[in-house]
Amino acid sequence: MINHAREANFDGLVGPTHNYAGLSWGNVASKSNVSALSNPKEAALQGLAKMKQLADRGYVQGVLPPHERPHLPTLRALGFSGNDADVLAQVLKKSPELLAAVSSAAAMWTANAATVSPSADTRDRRVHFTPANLGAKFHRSIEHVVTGRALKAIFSDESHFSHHPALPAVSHFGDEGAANHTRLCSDYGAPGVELFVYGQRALNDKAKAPKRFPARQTFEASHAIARLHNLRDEGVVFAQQNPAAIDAGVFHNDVIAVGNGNTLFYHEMAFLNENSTLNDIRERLTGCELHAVRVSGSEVPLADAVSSYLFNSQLLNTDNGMLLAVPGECREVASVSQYLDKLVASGGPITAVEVFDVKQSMRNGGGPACLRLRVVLNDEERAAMHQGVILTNVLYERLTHWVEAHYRDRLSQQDLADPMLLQEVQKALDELTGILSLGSIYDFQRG
Ligand SMILES: NCCC[C@H](NC(=O)CCC(=O)O)C(=O)O
Repeated sequence: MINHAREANFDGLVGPTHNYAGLSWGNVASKSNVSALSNPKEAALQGLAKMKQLADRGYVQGVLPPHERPHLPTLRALGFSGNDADVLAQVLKKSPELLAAVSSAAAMWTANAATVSPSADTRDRRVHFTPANLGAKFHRSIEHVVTGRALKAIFSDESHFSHHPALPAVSHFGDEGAANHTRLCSDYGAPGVELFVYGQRALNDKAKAPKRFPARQTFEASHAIARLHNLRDEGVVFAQQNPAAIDAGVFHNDVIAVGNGNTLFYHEMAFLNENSTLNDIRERLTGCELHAVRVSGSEVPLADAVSSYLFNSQLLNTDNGMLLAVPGECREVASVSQYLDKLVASGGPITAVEVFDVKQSMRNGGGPACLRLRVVLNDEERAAMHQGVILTNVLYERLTHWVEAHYRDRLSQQDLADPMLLQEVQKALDELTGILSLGSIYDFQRG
């Protein structure tokens, strides 16, 4: 029997310390905007506007809270001591890079928050969640604790939801969450095929790997998640990302491919073994034929795909096809803009394109798809989850006022050491957990 299921998108609310610190080697945008002044208020409002537009179109839209930054408990664990102002002053003097790392608002990119398997795919018929350890980058490796708390607070009913701890935090099990995980299916409530894309094998040094930039997701991590989530062998496909793409700046698979329903929209450079990846999916997909929408390098050169973030788009069902929600930069790159017009006119599964302005996030390498975590839920599961994070008109208004009241409109690297900033963040986040009725998820609230 097919449950009536829908896809809910949980966007990360951009945090009050959103800044450009050049922390992500391999992520071209992050490195090229290092030390630029950021505007956290504008960033958060851009994110909220995207959520609101999609909620208004009838999509189930949720919100995941930002994390506490700068994260003083991390600095104390690394030997800094004294009161909060002392700690901030010392770290600014001794290691400004470390201060930047513990101040990043990177938890906003919730496509990296966790991997989620819908109940239709799992043997125990529960929705499974594993927060990503994000071990490839120090600034992101501290996210999974609060991510896990937030997910448990939202999906607390154990009869429907199963939570796993993040994988071991060593490079062999580097896991970047849903950015390297795509689900294909005939219907959201029917068993689907979960496609896990990894960058390299950690325990086999003869296997192909990128040469210039790091592969953040390992084969070993992807397999561990599939085991933990109790997925059927006939419901999973593992594919290696093309190392040449990683070396060209494609640090996650969601920078070069996106899937929804029976459709996989991807660049020809996405997979190391394109044909076997597609065949593996076709063999396992039931109830429909795979619709592979392949973009060639002659239509859109790889460098244009990376600079425009064409594939970091949300692919969403509509009444008569699919909508591709693209970042504004796609209309600024000629090859991509022309391709999009052709795509919509082609009579294929993607029937509409809509542009979203998420420039503040884009400058750190995060497009519309990076900003959301997809959670497929059936009616019962949707009713069982915490309702306070679902974006209604009222919640949108409250969050907009909250951002207006608490966020700065410019932030430099120096500002990160301002003890007032830490106080502003704590006050704002304390109020936020009240607005979202999430309980005490932050360290500063737990004493
Ligand atoms: N899915 C998009 C993730 C982008 C994220 N960028 C960053 O962390 C850049 C932060 C900075 O450089 O300030 C990353 O690379 O993981």
